[in-house]
Parts: sequence; structure tokens; C-alpha cells
Amino acid sequence: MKTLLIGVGQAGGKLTRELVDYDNRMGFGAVRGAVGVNTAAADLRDLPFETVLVGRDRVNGQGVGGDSELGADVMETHTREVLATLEGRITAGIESIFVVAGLGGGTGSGGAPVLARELARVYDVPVYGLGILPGRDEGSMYQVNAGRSLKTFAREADALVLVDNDAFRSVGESLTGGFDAINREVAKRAGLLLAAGETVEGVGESVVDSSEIINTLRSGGIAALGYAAAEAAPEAGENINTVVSTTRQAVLTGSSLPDATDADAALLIVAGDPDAVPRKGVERARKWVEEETGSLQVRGGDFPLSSGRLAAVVLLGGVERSERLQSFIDRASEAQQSEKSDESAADPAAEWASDDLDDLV
Ligand SMILES: Nc1nc2c(ncn2[C@@H]2O[C@H](COP(=O)(O)OP(=O)(O)OP(=O)(O)O)[C@@H](O)[C@H]2O)c(=O)[nH]1
Repeated sequence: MKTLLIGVGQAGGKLTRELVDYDNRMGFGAVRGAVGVNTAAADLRDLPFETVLVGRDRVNGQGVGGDSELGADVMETHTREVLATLEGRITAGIESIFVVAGLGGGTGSGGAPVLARELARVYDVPVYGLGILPGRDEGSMYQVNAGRSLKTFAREADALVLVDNDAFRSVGESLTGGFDAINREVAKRAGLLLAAGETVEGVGESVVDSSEIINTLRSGGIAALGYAAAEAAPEAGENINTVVSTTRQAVLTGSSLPDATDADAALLIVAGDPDAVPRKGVERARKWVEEETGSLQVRGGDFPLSSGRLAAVVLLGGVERSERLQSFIDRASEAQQSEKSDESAADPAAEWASDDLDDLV
């Protein structure tokens, strides 16, 4: 799926850079362009693509210091500048736009939903979010920002793929030290998903195309992305169990949003050498995904790659009813209450005190 990436805020910019690097390294060519947007000049310096510094008049290139309302305000004021940098980049071949942001800070959490809304108004292609949830030991400001942003971002984008920063943290590793590793894990998942619609080598029996990604995300709301890989035997017949077990691992232990398995729709992509991919294994794995997610809309396909390994990438669409998300929302609501902010009923933050997740879609 030919995609344009827009990284908003520090985390958004860094993750976008990782996505661009991964796509280049693998030679996929699915990422057709990238732009970085930030209120902090220093965070834009290392990005190897076009950048836009917004809100200079308000924060003088220093960032918004975790104030997501200010982040949203700045983006409202400068949307035109950001859209101007996209002119000529959203060519006929572009099939989707991803707005990438950390939801715990101010620039990304406030700015990304505003930008998604404006992009959806201007362009016909789907506008997706790729949002990062703060880890559970980050401070309450991060939790509240993410809680508020999550709901708005999911509403304004055509779907929001979530990454929980706790999902890829190894035991005992500090979160900050682990960011690069987390970004690599996310880039692999998202990079393979985007590239799956672009045939790279050979032609598999049932190759995935972009419309399957779009259809899996069609119900909107929150999505999760899982991945796992294992050594492949040369003969397809010997790999039936491998395909099933990597698929289970992708969903159960390799997901960007762990424990979010109750889904509206799913897409299973099996990547590997076409001669090593067993049809029977793919069918069984697909059945397993149907049972695990409770969804009857499970699509599947191959991604032919010359590799001695087999990988399963699983995109789950419409996972907002998951316990994991509920526990995050509880955490954000608690943080908000403990900050004793005196929100009124008209304040969007007040909606986060509600347990009613159906509001998301
Ligand atoms: N996965 C990942 N998360 C990150 C990274 N950098 C920061 N974060 C997370 O993103 C959140 C902070 O967002 P930032 O992107 O730093 O903030 P910002 O949007 O630039 O906003 P301000 O700094 O307030 O202007 C926190 O929850 C961090 O845990 C990164 O490189 N990778």
C-alpha cells in the first residue's frame, strides 16, 4: 500500500524515520514520502525528510511542554502550512496517509487528531493514525493526554493503529532506553503490512493487496498489529505447524496492543518464500484467527519474500472492546481524577471519565 507518512511531535518524527529506514533497507518502496511536523525545532533537526516547524509565534521552537490543548491549537492555526508541504506528494499512486504520533506528549497528542481531520477533508485516500500509548509508569500528564487524544484521534482518522509502549519492553529495561527497540518492532510490523500490498518478488498463490488492508480497517476505531517469525523448512508441507504457531504468537505475544484480541475484522499475512508457504497451514491459521477474534471477517494472503524464515503479520481491526484498552482508559481516568482537574460536562476530558467504550466508534 503506497503510503505517505506524517510524523507529528518527537515520537512521531522518530517512529516515522524508523519506518522510512525499514522500507528503504528492505527495498519495499511502499513508503512514498514522509514529512515531520513539530513545535520543537531540536526534534526536527535529525529527520532526513522535509519538516515543518509550527507554533513559533507561541512557543518559539521549544515544544509545547506536554500541553495537548496548545498542541491542538497550534495545529489548527498552522494546518495550511502543513498541507502546503504535502502538495505534489499526494500523487495518484498514494493509497493512504498515516499520521504518526506519541499520544502522551503535547504536540503529537493534540496535533495529530487535528491534522487527521483536515487531511480527511482534503484527500480521498484513507487517513490512518499510528498512535503510541505511554507506558504504565509514565506520569499522569502522559496518561491523561493519551486518554483524551485517543478518542479524538480514533474519531477523526479512518482507523487508529495503537502501539502500547509497554508491549515491547523487556523486563527491567528502562522505557527511554528502549524507545529505539520499540520503534524497530513497530517499523517491522507496519513496514511489512504496507509492503504486503506491493508485490516484491515472484507471485504467491494469493497475494495480499491494499484493498484488504483498507477493508480490514473499514469499521474504524482502534486497530492492533501483531508479528512473529520462525525458521522455515524448505518444503511447504513441513511448515503447516510453523504457520499456525507463528500466527498464534503474532496475536497472543507479538501484538502492538497486547490482549486486544476481540476484533471486528482481521487480516493474516504470511510472508516468506512462496514454495515454503503451505496452503493448509494458512487455512488453519486463518480458522484459528476467526476463533480467537470472534470475527467472521478474517482475510488472508501471502507476501512472497525470499527468506529462510516465515513470518505472520496480523492486523486486527475494531479492537476497542478489549480489556487492555479498557485498563488504559481506567488508568487515564484515574490520573485525571487525581489531578483534580475541575472539568465541566462540556469538556472533552469529562467524556473520558465514562466507561462507555462504544463512544469510540
Ligand atoms: N515508542 C516511542 N515512544 C516515544 C518515543 N519518544 C517519546 N515517546 C513517548 O511519547 C510520549 C511523549 O511524546 P513526545 O512525542 O515526546 O511529545 P511531543 O508530541 O513532541 O510533545 P511536546 O514534547 O509536549 O511538545 C511519551 O509517552 C513517551 O513515552 C519514541 O521514540 N518511541
